Formats: sequence, structure tokens, C-alpha cells
Amino acid sequence: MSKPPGSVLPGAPAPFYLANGEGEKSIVFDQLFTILLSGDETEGQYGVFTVDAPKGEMIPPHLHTTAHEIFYVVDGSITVWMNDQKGFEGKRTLATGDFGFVPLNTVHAFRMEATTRILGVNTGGFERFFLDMGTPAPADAMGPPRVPYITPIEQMLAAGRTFGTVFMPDFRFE
Ligand SMILES: O=C(Oc1cc(O)cc(O)c1C(=O)O)c1ccc(O)c(O)c1
Repeated sequence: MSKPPGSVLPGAPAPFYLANGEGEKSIVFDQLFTILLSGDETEGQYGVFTVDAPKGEMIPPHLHTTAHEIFYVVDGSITVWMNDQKGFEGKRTLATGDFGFVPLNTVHAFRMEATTRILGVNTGGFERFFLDMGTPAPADAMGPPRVPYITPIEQMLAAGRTFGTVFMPDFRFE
């Protein structure tokens, strides 16, 4: 997806600053995604975003065929399950300051254990998956959404097709 209308991001590699809370915003279920940097600014190298979410349900197993993802817990706690289908099987609860890396094609799932803020970095372009998965949030939205957006399955599957995300609802972590 190209730069959405009204984006505060420059859309090309140019220096810029953002104030606290600025970015491209999307509500996905009970999570607020704020995109701070996209593949448009990094020639497709990487994107950066934050996620603000309350303690919640498991985000079910899925994998990304084109994107690596990192998680840095700015505040809160998240459990991350991973299975790379080559022998690595992990489940770890990350707390403030902890870090996790989910390479592409790794089956993973998450659960926020408390109100949590994550800093995410991903392969450039993938960050806009979270726009396609959600609904635009007001420019002044901050923190976990007061009103969740329940993404229809057709919207999820379309976003998955565009961005190489495979949902695996039947996958079971040990
Ligand atoms: O929560 C993160 O991602 C997701 C959230 C959803 O509601 C549905 C999803 O399919 C995903 C996903 O990853 O595909 C998330 C949180 C933090 C982070 O660094 C991420 O890369 C993703």
C-alpha cells in the first residue's frame, strides 16, 4: 500500500521528526497501531511502529512469509509463542525492556498480560498490514482504544493475501 491520504509521514527518504502520539494510526481489535516510519521512507528496508493494547486474548497463530518482526517491550508484558518448524519451540513472557525476534515463516502468537506498549520494527512495507487489518483511528488517539474494532474475516484474509500473512487457527503450541 502507498502512503495513505493525510499521512504525517513524508513518503520518501527525507529527515523528519514526530511529536509524541503522531503517526499513521489504526485500530486492530483492541490494539492501537501507530506507524512512525514506513518502507516509503527507508527504500523498503524497514518500518517502525508502536502498539498500545490492554491485557487481552491470544492473537492466534500465524506467520509472515515476507516480513521479519521485532518486539521491544516499552512498558507492560506480553507472552510470545514461536515455532520455526525447524526445531525451535518457545514460549516466553516478555516484560518491560525485554526483546523478541520473530523471523519470517515462524509461526507465532501473542497475548498481552497487562496494558502494554510495544515498539515494533519490521521488514519495510509490512507495517501497513496493520492499516489494512484495521480501521483508521483519530489523529489524537493515544493508548489502548476505548472502542475496539472487530476486523471482519474477509478483511483479515484480504490483508493477509496482500502482505503475506498466513493465519493458522488450527495450529497448537505445546
Ligand atoms: O500484535 C501484533 O500483531 C498483530 C496483531 C493482530 O491483532 C493481528 C495480527 O495478525 C498481528 C500480526 O502480527 O500479524 C504485533 C505486536 C507487536 C509487534 O512488534 C508486532 O510486530 C506485531
